[in-house]
Amino acid sequence: MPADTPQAPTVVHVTGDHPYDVVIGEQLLAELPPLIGDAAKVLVIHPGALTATAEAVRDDLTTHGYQVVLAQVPEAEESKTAEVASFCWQVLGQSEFTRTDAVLGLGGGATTDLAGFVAATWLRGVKVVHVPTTLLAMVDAAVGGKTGINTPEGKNLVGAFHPPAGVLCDLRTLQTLPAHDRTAGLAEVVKCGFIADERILELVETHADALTAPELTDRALTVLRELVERSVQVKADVVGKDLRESGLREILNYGHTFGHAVEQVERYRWRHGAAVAVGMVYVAELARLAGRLDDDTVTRHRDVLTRLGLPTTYRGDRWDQLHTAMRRDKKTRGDLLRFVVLDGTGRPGRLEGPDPALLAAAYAEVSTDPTPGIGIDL
Ligand SMILES: NC(=O)c1ccc[n+]([C@@H]2O[C@H](COP(=O)([O-])OP(=O)(O)OC[C@H]3O[C@@H](n4cnc5c(N)ncnc54)[C@H](O)[C@@H]3O)[C@@H](O)[C@H]2O)c1
Ligand SMILES: O=C(O)C(=O)C[C@@H](O)[C@H](O)[C@H](O)COP(=O)(O)O
Ligand SMILES: [Zn+2]
Repeated sequence: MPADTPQAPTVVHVTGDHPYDVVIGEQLLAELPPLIGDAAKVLVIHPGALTATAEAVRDDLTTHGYQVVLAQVPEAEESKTAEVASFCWQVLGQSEFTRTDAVLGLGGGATTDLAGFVAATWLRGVKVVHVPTTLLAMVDAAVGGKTGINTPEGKNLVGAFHPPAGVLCDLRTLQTLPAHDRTAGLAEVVKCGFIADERILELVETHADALTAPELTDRALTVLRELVERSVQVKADVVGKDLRESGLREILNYGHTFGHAVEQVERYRWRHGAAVAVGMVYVAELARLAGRLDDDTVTRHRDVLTRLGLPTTYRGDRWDQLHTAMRRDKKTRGDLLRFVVLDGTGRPGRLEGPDPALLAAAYAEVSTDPTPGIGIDL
């Protein structure tokens, strides 16, 4: 086999009412037409950073007879707004997309969240295919059919469950991804390790330096491939059983109650993965203080995330804002704050309505200023 012949792709099947495959490999462009199927038109939603790739996709799909429209949207979280969704609806309307046409989300998780939401809402739902180009979008955002945009009041407050027809994870696209975005994606990988697959943690702990090095070596790519395969399998096992988050799916939200609050308080200047990293340490501390999690597992959270260069602390003077944001978390029921906690590695559970003093004490544990910040009433 010639040296540059890519290894055969791995396929992870997602079950449920709308089953689909997540294909993980290299040079996967040829896999797109069968996924798009008999749509006549395809709207490719992409950020500026992926313009060249979007044009290559357009040229390829055009040779297969599709009419392709490109919609360039802002980078990162700036794209997850009602205004940008409205811009996409305008393009779809002006290009006369019908129910047999399709949307393609090409980019990171922000882009696939937006594209999925646009597809879910256009004519009450058209086909969407995702081509994630960040590690985070490959292991998490593009899989599972959770779509959404932010509102001024909070993160992902508007959205829909709309599974894709397929997901193509072309690992070579990660070569242009800045190292800090690769690191942010590793936070969700670590999350999968703590909630379901300890082998993921062992791989990350062993290869932390290669995984976070400025240049993505072939060795790192090999490890990344296994991490993507394992993380996608964790997610597929969950969303295949509980698409609409009526119970089990909540475990994928590990670290997100505090993490989303940090993102909002920081006005989305923190990457999602970085916020989830400190969110996992927060909730590990919360579980420890509630007598649910042992010291060693909490220490393991700090150690693995620190080795990756992810944050494990947050400023100590934002409690009131964080608490307000956490109350708007989608797991909240009425006044009852609910957290996904661990009773051990691979043993996720729930902590409902913890004492406010416990919440504040866990905040003090992740606070850069060890003395409780403004607004904390211990
Ligand atoms: N729906 C879900 O289940 C789910 C799961 C996890 C995260 N998310 C969401 O995903 C978002 C975060 O996604 P993200 O971490 O992928 O960041 P992102 O989408 O914000 O992308 C980060 C930056 O990288 C650029 N980029 C993307 N691919 C690139 C490439 N190959 N080369 C160079 N630049 C590239 C993007 O254009 C952007 O500027 C958040 O909004 C989060 O809420 C959703
Ligand atoms: O797929 C899920 O379910 C998740 O919770 C995965 C998370 O990593 C992701 O960030 C998701 O977008 C968060 O959802 P939300 O419902 O808390 O907004
Ligand atoms: Zn997430």
